Amino acid sequence: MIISKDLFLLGDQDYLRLPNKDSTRPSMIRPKTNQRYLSKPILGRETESETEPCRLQNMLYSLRLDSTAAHFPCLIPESRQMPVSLAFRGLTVTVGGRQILRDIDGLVRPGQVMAVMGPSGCGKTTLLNCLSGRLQLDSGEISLNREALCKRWKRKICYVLQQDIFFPDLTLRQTLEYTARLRLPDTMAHTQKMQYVDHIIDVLELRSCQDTIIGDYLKRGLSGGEKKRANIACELLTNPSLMLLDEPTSGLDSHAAYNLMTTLKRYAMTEGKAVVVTLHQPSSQIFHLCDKLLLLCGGQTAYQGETCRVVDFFSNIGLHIMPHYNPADFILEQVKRSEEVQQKIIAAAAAARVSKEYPAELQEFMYIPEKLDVTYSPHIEITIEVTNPEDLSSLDPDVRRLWIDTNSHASSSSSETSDTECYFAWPTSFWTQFKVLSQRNFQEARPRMLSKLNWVQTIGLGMLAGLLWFQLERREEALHDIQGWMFFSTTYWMLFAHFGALSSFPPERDVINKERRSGAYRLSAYYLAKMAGELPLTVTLPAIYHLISYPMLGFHSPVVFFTLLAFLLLNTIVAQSVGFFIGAACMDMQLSITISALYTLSTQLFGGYLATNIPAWLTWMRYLSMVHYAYQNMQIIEFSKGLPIMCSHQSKFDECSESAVIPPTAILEAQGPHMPLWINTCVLMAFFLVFRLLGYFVLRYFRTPK
Ligand SMILES: Nc1ncnc2c1ncn2[C@@H]1O[C@H](COP(=O)(O)OP(=O)(O)OP(=O)(O)O)[C@@H](O)[C@H]1O
Repeated sequence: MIISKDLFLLGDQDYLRLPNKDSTRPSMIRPKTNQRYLSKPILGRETESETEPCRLQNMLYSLRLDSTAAHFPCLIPESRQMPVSLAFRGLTVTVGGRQILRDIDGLVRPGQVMAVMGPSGCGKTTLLNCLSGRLQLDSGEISLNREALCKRWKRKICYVLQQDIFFPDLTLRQTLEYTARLRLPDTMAHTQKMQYVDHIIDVLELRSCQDTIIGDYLKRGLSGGEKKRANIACELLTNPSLMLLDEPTSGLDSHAAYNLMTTLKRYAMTEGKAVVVTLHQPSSQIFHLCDKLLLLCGGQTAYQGETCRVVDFFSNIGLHIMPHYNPADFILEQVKRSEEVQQKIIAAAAAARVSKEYPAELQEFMYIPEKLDVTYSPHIEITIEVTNPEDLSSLDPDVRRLWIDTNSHASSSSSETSDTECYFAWPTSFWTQFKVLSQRNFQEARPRMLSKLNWVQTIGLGMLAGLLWFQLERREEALHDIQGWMFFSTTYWMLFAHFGALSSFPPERDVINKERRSGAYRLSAYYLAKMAGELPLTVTLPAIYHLISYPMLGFHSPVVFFTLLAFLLLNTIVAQSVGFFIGAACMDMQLSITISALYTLSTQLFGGYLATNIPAWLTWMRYLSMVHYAYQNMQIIEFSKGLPIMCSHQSKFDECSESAVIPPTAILEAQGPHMPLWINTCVLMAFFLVFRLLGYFVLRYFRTPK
């Protein structure tokens, strides 16, 4: 019955929809070397334990995939990764005091797709979190090619999350290009990387929307399905060894979902990769595309094995499927039935673990030849001696496969693991990372920092300030107004830069964490690139404001104009550093806003303009105020290099009894203790360095992505 059902499904012409782009594909990525995978598709697939229906079904699916015209892109040979086999055994996980997963096993061989299914809340995402190394296990083992999951492996795993995390203002093409430039090796030429991006765009059918911005809830951009495919495209670009996808088909229509799964299946086959996907309610077409199935029920295994055998498994325990019924729907309905039925299924799954057909890799005690180096496989016990590989023919099929798998791994990866068990190398040099990240930062931040509204605000306030303090006379009566403009300018740009940095970092943090987790670049490269990339954007608006407002006050000399501008900009950059530090340190936005408001407002209070008679026990506070230093420096420049300030008839300055002009020092002294220009400048620079370093250390040591 199942075979005829599959044959019926195979007749669906939807399977043949992928386009033929081979003739236009650059030779570098033409997948002719992969034809052997297609004709003999899946490594380790032809297992002795495959039943006849499974074998027939797999063969037909392979033929069908082979007959489709498009092929999955293969990377240039030097960046091809070795086939990966994922095995996990006895995974038990407790989160928040509650056991979420209990004793979960699974095995995915190269070229296979495993579906993880089960009712909502059964632990599918938790399982993927474990497999990606993000969640601590209570007990159990995860191995890739029989090597424990270590940092090097973690960075070869791509994890496509349910949420699509991107910079919303970049277009899809820009996003993919930056990913390729960051994560494909320096040995690949730029044109090759771009050709590869082109090809991925074609394979995932994203060409029509490649110049659309990703978008977010404020700006319309890619549709949900396009975003999902963009997410997968970014991960595919990196040529991962193992792909974990959390509900990649949710939100897609049935045709798009099927196309996506076909692409993943082809990817697994042609590249010899292992793919694990969680699926909610797959169509029968999608269900049968998956080689392996792990069915969860309340965090326990309800079935683990070949997809094509799940219906037999259920009928063996008296749960029979109706003719022409979607097996995916059927098994989900069974695991949602009464507690009694659930226990029956779980018990049957547990019994299957001790059967002969259960994969050798997942059994507690396995027999493997002594000649193998299994130091990285702690749970393997050696009890059989094999000196001649031909003797293997007499062994159990699973043992023989284990010998072949392990031996091929030992030979293919020995060079990689000989030096250190967990060696990890960055895909690109520090300089490449810095250059690409600076460009990306600039491109991503420009629409946000130089938005139309920000231009309107800057020009509007520049004009308003200029009109309010228009052509001020250089007399003592106007002194307070001149100081007012300086104080307003420094505090306004301090607040603008501080809160700009504070609000922009939390969304950016998600993207950075995602990329850091996958080992795309060094934190130091990102950090320096962020400063360099955003610098021109940070200084543009204060410079425009100064250009508008200061001449309206009464322009004196280019030297004064540019020196005042320099201190205004320095103050702005310092404020941005403080904002970035608080944004990086606080995960709670409300908390970071409260701390920022407290700091920036007290900085204003102690800046030297609003309060000049500060109580003695509070004077130390002014030394923490960045505005205090910038405001003082602006006064020193304005009053010493600009035109002198004439005394009034009834001057409050004693110096005016001997002179017609007020000395600059007298103006500063009237506001309390003051320091020379160079000390103020050094303190501002120290502020900048300290907060930038603090921001780096927070990200490096306290906010590391889990
Ligand atoms: N940090 C946590 N603290 C407490 N409980 C958690 C935590 N994370 C997950 N859980 C619980 O673990 C269970 C499994 O969650 P998980 O997200 O893995 O389920 P799921 O099968 O992926 O669900 P869905 O299909 O709805 O996405 C849920 O009951 C969830 O409430």
